[in-house]
Amino acid sequence: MALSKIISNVQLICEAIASVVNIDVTIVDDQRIRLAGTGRYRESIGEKVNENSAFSYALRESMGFIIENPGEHQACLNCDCKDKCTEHAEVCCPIRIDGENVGVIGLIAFKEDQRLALIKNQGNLMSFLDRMADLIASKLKEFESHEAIELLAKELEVVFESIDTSLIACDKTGTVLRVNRKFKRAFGLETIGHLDELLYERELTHLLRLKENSKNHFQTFKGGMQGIFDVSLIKVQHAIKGYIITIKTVEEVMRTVNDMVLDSLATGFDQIIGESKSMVQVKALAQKVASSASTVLILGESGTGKELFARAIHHSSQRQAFPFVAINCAAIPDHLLESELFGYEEGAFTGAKKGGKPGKFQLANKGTLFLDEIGDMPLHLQVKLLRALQEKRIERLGGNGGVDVDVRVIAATHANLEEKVNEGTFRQDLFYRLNVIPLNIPPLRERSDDLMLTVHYMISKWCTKLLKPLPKISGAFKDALLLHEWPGNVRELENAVEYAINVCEGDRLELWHLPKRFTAVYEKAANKTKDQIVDHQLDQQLVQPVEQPQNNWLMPLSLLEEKAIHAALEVYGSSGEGVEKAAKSLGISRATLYRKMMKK
Ligand SMILES: Nc1ncnc2c1ncn2[C@@H]1O[C@H](COP(=O)(O)OP(=O)(O)OP(=O)(O)O)[C@@H](O)[C@H]1O
Repeated sequence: MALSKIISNVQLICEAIASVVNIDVTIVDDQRIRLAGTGRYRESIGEKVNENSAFSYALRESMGFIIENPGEHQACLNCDCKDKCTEHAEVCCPIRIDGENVGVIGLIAFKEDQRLALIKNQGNLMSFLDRMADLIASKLKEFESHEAIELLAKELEVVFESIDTSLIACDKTGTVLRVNRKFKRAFGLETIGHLDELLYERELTHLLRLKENSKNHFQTFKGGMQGIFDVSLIKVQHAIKGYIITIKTVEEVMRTVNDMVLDSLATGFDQIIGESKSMVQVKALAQKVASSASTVLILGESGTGKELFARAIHHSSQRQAFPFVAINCAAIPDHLLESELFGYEEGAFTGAKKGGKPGKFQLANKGTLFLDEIGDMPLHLQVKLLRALQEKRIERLGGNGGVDVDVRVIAATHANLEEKVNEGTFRQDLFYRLNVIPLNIPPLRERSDDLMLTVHYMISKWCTKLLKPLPKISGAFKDALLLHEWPGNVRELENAVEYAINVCEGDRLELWHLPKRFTAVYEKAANKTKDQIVDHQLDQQLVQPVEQPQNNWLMPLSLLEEKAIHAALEVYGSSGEGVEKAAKSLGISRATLYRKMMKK
């Protein structure tokens, strides 16, 4: 401990001692720096005293003593001034804190009468100096504990201010002692005087009666903000002295969830596979409208990637840092859909959760709300949805007064909404409100060019997920996929690939690695091909046309097509490779050739 920290106190005490004993007094610290002095020592304050002086001896031996005959005392033996010492007598008294020497008080007699007085009163003097040394030590201790408290207070303030959660510190009656910067920003308040400015009476009474720390209170605060708060009790010797309240607003909770969960689902347009003309066009349009605030209506069959598009739009928009919240209107019973969408207040209905619950609109605040299967939304909710879209304000069930929300809505459906409008099951005004930017996602069967591209993408995705090496693809495996109609679109394709990767043990995906429904169609097609070739050959041998047309090419187009197909299959055969070559020679895709063969 550094005595120099209380240098002004040390000088005052030094002068007080001198005035009592009427002898020059000096005080040095444990580094032998003179910190205080009276008389002739005043001028050398700040200087270092002789290394082998009596002060060093006192520090080393850790005891007080009196030198009656300078030069002869043990403490003088190594002193550099031993032979030219002008002192008549000296008293040294170490200053100790917790057994450690932090300095020495020295009294020096420069006259004989002072020396005699010292010797005469040495008993009293030594106990007086001991008390003075204790006084200096307690001053230093007090200073240091004050310094430690100040440091602790500063540390707490830094923690309090830098923590990314709203904090309120209050006493046991709820009087607010301080709030942190985050609270001021989140609640738009400079401070509050009492918790009753934030909490309704019931919650406040509950809080002030808590006997233990309590967590996760969902709350609607006065002023309409909603959040989750924890209460930590400040106890001193078992008595509650106050509370620390930590609050996360609903938006902050959602952002955290978003960062932790949804970011892993962040979708870019590059993750939407498809290079066919229709897909390129719809992707380009979606990209173009991503940054706009307008409502988007995504139309397409089940599994075509409507949600994927919605996510990609969200992640390409300025809202990407905020939540993307999806809700499937068809999957939630009608009576629950309203509270899911708009939330409810405590006590809004039997079974309502304590503290109420925020709705998806609120959870998506500043972000995007994806309303899947919008065509299945009941009419009475369509009215409420339209109002929310127009007024940017929602009303919670059982609530009085609305809550402002800033949400971009992307709706999707596989249904024909215009038909539903005509039937009267979908509101026309809502349809127009949603249909600002329509995006039509083409089904997979209309994108035969994209099929194998998507298959390869899914194979690599599932091999990575299942930690398997990338396999090759057999011709029959490929043909079976090409033959399929894909009513479930990309979702069905992904499931088929996932199945195949799971069951495949070798390095090649074979026909039998696909689910049964694929193999059955393939085998039917393959048998038909063989029969057709045989039939055609028989036709050639046995059947002579009754009437030969003048021109060999003049015949029904369907027959011409059939002949061309037969000819190609005859040349190349009906194996997987043969069909591939036949299709190429006919200028059509393999899938189209198979389909035509199946129709015959
Ligand atoms: N073009 C695509 N590229 C890559 N993956 C796709 C594509 N389209 C769909 N998928 C995948 O197919 C699955 C179904 O997609 P998604 O849920 O977006 O379809 P949906 O049209 O919203 O379906 P539903 O109508 O049943 O809600 C998802 O796993 C998605 O990643």
